[in-house]
Amino acid sequence: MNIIQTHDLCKQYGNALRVSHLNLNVPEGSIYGFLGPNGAGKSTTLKMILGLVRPTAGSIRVLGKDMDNSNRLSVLRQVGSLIESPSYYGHLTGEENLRIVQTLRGIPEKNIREVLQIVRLDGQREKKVAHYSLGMKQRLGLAAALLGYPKLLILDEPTNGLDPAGIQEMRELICDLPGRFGMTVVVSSHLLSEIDQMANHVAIIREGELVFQDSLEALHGRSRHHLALRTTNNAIARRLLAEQSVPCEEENGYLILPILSDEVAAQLTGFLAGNRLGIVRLEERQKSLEDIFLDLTGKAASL
Ligand SMILES: Nc1ncnc2c1ncn2[C@@H]1O[C@H](COP(=O)(O)OP(=O)(O)OP(=O)(O)O)[C@@H](O)[C@H]1O
Repeated sequence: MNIIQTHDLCKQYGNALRVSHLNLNVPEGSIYGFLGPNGAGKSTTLKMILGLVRPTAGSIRVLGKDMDNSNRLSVLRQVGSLIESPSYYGHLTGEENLRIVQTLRGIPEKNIREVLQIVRLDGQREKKVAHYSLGMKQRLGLAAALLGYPKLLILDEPTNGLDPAGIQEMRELICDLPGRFGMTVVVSSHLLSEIDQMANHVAIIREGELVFQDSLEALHGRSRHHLALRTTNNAIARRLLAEQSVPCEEENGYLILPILSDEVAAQLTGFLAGNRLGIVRLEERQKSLEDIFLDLTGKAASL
């Protein structure tokens, strides 16, 4: 089952379509990485799912229900979120801040201690939040999102601004959630490396459009090895290869072929040479995940 399903979801600001016909499918129990360069439309999309921004067009289903006026509040009761930097009362302790949320939302009191333990803030629960580090504040935000043990957790760039240790800690906490509590987690990032270490499903958006959505494994699959061939006349070589039923695409002056056995590669090069084509280069290559991200989004992976 898909915990989130959007259909042709759009958001227009002024004349610009910032989110364009998005069809997202978030499988139950997954950590779904929502990846895209800055300004691609990630926050806008997550806010639409959470009912904080009204879509221009399209529909959203969350936990099997349409997000319309009659269902929205009951669905959102089962959803936790951390969008932008969380706000706190600095003069209150971490525990007191959580108590406010717990009381307002009618959540059992015992959950406060439990979530403080989950986010490893148990030892600092009596410290004023004004004295928390950025990483601790972010973990307190996660604790607040976890208070009601939601079925779905939506985290918008939860590691933004954290130091490497803070990023690592947040990542470990997120990775544990589906296994420990059966949660589905949607986590956005502009960093491919981060999603690569956390998610098992990935969606990539570019200028509001979905350019990839599948398992992380499938994304890695795109980085498999291939052969790059350059000849004295690629156009003729391509035609000759097609006649031999060898698929290839042209990219930056090279013909890109699937990996071939040594025997087949020798036969093919002999065949091309027999047709008066010079083999200038024949190389084995592998695309990195960064290359794939760049191909898909036109932006470097760490923007
Ligand atoms: N309230 C708004 N009014 C007008 N334009 C907006 C508004 N909110 C967002 N935008 C524009 O929509 C586009 C997408 O913004 P969004 O914040 O969703 O991107 P993002 O992928 O989350 O990027 P970032 O990581 O920088 O937050 C941007 O061009 C942004 O300027």
